[in-house]
Amino acid sequence: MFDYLKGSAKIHRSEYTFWRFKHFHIYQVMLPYSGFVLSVIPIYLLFGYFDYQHLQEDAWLATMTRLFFSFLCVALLLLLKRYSPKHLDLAELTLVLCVYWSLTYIGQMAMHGGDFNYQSGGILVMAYVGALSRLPFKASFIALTFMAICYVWMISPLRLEHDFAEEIDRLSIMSAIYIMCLIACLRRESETHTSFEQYSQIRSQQLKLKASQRKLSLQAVTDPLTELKNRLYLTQNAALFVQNAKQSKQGMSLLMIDIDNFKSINDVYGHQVGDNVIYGVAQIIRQHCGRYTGMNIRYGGEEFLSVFHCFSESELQQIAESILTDVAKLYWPDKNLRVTVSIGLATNKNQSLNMHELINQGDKALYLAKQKGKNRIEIYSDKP
Ligand SMILES: Nc1nc2c(ncn2[C@@H]2O[C@H](COP(=O)(O)OP(=O)(O)OP(=O)(O)O)[C@@H](O)[C@H]2O)c(=O)[nH]1
Repeated sequence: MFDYLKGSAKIHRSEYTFWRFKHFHIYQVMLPYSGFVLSVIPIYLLFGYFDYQHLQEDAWLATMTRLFFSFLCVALLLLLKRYSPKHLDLAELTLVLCVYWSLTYIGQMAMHGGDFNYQSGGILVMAYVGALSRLPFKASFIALTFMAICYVWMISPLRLEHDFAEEIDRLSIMSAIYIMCLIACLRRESETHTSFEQYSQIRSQQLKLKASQRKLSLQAVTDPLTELKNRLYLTQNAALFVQNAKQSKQGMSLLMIDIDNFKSINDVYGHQVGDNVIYGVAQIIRQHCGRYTGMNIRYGGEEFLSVFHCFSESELQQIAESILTDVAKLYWPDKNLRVTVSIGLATNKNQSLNMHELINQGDKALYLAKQKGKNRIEIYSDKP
């Protein structure tokens, strides 16, 4: 069963690579050069000058044929380039087939008029497919084989009748050109595959680099113990936070939370237990404030800060009380240890404070809570 799954994963991967290659071929190889394809058309039209020398009174029919196919191919190419670039190879293939068929038709007209020397430029179309076009190999093969069949079907019998030996010579040259063009197309296809592989490697390295950059910049602003944001995050985002508060006319408010008597927890139970306490308190802060703000900061060793946009003093007090209650429920039975926190609360009612001043006010309120006996909430007031 696992082999079957592995097999199906392989098929999916190869299908995926196929479509990625096709996408690369269209957007990186064909589309940037699609303008060059149009350059074939003026050359095709200019060759109409020779029609008048070789066809005399039938030349108007050749001109009409050239004009008709030019219009058709340019319209198709421009339309597909704009609305469906993934079909550009189809447009170029159609152009090559139409141009070659019309040239064969014109050459045939000349021969019916007794002129067997008029090449009408068909061989140039073969050279174009072999040397200049960026069609995938399959399309190039179809184009070149179509040209070979057209020649053998429409031109060769008339020339064989006229001059057998010369036409055999010509056929051998045509066959050599056909094979050389096919080899050139095959080489082009393999070069495209090589550039696709290089492109894919660079792309995947770019993606990996971006992902590790994202991870590193997240790590730089995250406290590893509590997974809350750190002071660097606060410094980097304070200005934007204040600006948003001003723009939305919501004001700002803040809770400053400090674990009580933390030094003695460290001294009595050791730093590992101290770390567990910090982690436990941080999770309660995240639980109560995380859904309202992304600004939950480990501000110092056992000091935390949560900054909000949209709370009134009484709403914020409710949140602070629930933090106080939940911290009091924390218990480490093996150490018979319970902890408490003190919370300072400040609100920027008049919307004129900056982050620095608001933190100062929170700090003062926290200091008051500590002075008044800890395990309590104090609200900043500018009255003495
Ligand atoms: N385990 C641990 N301790 C830390 C960490 N960061 C700071 N501390 C300790 O936290 C203690 C803070 O002590 P104080 O600032 O005196 O505060 P306190 O003992 O809580 O006193 P009050 O704030 O007045 O209740 C110091 O002993 C620091 O060494 C940490 O990441 N882990």
